[in-house]
Amino acid sequence: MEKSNKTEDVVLLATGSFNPITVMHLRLFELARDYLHETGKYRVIKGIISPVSDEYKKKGLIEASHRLAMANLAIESSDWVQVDSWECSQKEWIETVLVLRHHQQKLAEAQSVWTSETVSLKKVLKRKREKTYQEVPDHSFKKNKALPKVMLLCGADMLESLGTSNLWKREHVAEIVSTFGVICITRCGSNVRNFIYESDILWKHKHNIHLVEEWVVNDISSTKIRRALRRGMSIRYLVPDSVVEYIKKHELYNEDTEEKNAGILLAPLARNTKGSVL
Ligand SMILES: Nc1ncnc2c1ncn2[C@@H]1O[C@H](COP(=O)(O)OP(=O)(O)OP(=O)(O)O)[C@@H](O)[C@H]1O
Ligand SMILES: NC(=O)c1ccc[n+]([C@@H]2O[C@H](COP(=O)(O)O)[C@@H](O)[C@H]2O)c1
Ligand SMILES: [Zn+2]
Repeated sequence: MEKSNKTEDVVLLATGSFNPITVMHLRLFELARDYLHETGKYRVIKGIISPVSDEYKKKGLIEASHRLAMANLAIESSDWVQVDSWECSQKEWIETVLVLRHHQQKLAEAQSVWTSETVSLKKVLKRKREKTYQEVPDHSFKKNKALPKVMLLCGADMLESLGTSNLWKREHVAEIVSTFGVICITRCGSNVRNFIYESDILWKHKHNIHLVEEWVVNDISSTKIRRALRRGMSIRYLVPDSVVEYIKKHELYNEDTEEKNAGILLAPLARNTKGSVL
């Protein structure tokens, strides 16, 4: 692969239920980072897990406080992935594009604080230099440092959900693929390439949709973890040990919790009225 000297800093944002978080969710970040580094064009500086709020109303979705706690235990072994509670602490379910915008905005604010602190520091050093006639190299401060770009990290099923009628607004899909970009973990045999081909909006921005093949295929999902728990079967090595302990301690998943939100319309379906984005 051809490599260029200029790299763009990237923050990976994964949204979802994380009900509960599994080792596969953590793998998504590792796979995406390896892929982006391999291109030579990107440097991944951070990963963010953003659990959805209870107001999403997905069947079987347990309280965000527990989902957050488990995600926080799971990332203890990672030095670059963090958990963010902003999305799930909102009063209403919010669209993914708003979560992306929020994190992009936070990065912009952090950068402007950094820049103004740097400017003040430069002024202080300049004054000192004038007093002591010391030379301070100016290149120790980076001017106009480019803002890191937030990218949506997801699995093939989430990318394919973009085409589900009433689930996503057309303009949101357009903004996600044009402004932010998507990195999608596929499975061999998954039909994501064909899905992109069939969608005009995804096809138009295909250069901003990165598809990463997971060669070490596994079918771990939160649904299967919850099913195993309901049946009293072991989930060890499918989720981190600390998460197994947390689930046991709080007796989290059973037949009753699986019926939570049963019969209630999923928040995006309730909010959107018409139109497929394809
Ligand atoms: N085995 C997997 N391979 C690729 N992507 C995955 C896998 N498991 C989860 N993901 C991705 O992780 C993100 C969060 O998904 P989510 O919280 O729904 O997990 P899940 O395991 O799919 O749960 P559920 O079974 O409850 O739908 C989504 O983008 C989803 O596509
Ligand atoms: N219109 C939208 O922005 C939209 C629609 C459906 C799902 N989502 C998000 O996608 C994720 C899907 O999670 P699940 O796969 O667990 O249902 C959630 O974070 C949810 O908020 C966003
Ligand atoms: Zn899912």
